[in-house]
Amino acid sequence: MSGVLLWVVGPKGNAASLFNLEPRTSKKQRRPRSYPRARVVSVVSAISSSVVSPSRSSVDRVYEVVLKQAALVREQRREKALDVKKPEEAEGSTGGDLLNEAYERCGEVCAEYAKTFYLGTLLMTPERRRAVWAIYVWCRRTDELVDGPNAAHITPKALDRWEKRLNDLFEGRPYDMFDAALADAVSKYPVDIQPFKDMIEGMRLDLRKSRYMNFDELYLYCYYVAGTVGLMSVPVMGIAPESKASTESVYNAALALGVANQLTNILRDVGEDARRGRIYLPQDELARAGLSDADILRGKVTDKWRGFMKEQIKRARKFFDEAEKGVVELDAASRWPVMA
Ligand SMILES: CC(C)=CCC/C(C)=C/CC/C(C)=C/CC/C(C)=C/[C@@H]1[C@@H](COP(=O)(O)OP(=O)(O)O)[C@]1(C)CC/C=C(\C)CC/C=C(\C)CCC=C(C)C
Ligand SMILES: [Mn+2]
Repeated sequence: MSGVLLWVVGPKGNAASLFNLEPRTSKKQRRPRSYPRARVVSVVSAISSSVVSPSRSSVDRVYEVVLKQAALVREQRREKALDVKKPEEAEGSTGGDLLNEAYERCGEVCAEYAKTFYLGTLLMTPERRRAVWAIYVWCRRTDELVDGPNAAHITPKALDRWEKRLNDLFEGRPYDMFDAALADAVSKYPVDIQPFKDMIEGMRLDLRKSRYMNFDELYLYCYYVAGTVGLMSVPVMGIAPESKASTESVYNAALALGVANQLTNILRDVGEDARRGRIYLPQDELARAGLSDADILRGKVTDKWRGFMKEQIKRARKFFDEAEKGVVELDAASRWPVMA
């Protein structure tokens, strides 16, 4: 039975049983003159210049989404449509107790699976916090499709069904209470569906690809599975009303935070991933360093390996530096949670 069906089970039970998780062992479009594409290319190129810059194609694809997100926020600001309801108001209009319970359950899942993120969310305003919890849960469930105990049963078709379900919840037709929390959150904040779809695309990549030829390919993967989280989060975090930064630059910083996290994640999990048949490290960079897949599987820490890893860490740090510049542009109430 497809693993996807597991997530349509009843709303009761603890987070672990609902998710059926075991404890973890471990384009192109016209661009507005105000924000020339060259700037994005230069940001990403500068970040990655220490090794290999992502080709224009990956940068273009990701930049298109950044522009879309930024345009959506500008539109909402112009129309003064960003009328974020307080939780009490939300209760009255959307069936109160059940919705509150749904959000609480999202918080429990976040607390259980991501202690550091959870602590960060505790520093947020209550309404933002619960929206981030709902986003967290959707991301975690999406990742569990390809990494969880039922991963062996997950096919591209199952991911297509998960995407159909995503479309439904964005149109106000949630399948379960976690979806209901997210449906409510995306109705209150100007969150676009594209980054969610792109995350599913990243999971499709994980099903069919286990090697990355160069950093361009890896960058696109990192965008799909983690940069997208930054783009989902900014509309909830909010940009400071006094900020003089362009909306696009804030989205770029958020994207960088996701990419930085994912690169770090990849460096941390090299051994575990390799044992599962996945090597995310760029093959051309490994070869230039005189390293092979066999060296990774052997797990021996050599000077060659140390030298290689130092360069990888340097690149991840540059993405973190890029992200840090954007944090000060966020709404004051969201800066500490992100820094934390
Ligand atoms: C301007 C500016 C800097 C704004 C900040 C915007 C912001 C809050 C960005 C958050 C970026 C971020 C923390 C991304 C998380 C990336 C991540 C951990 C991706 C993981 C991918 C798959 O990797 P893998 O399978 O190798 O990993 P595991 O071993 O399984 O862990 C993911 C697992 C995809 C799913 C992502 C999540 C479950 C995390 C989602 C997190 C949030 C919604 C919380 C963000 C909130 C705070 C407070 C940072
Ligand atoms: Mn995972």
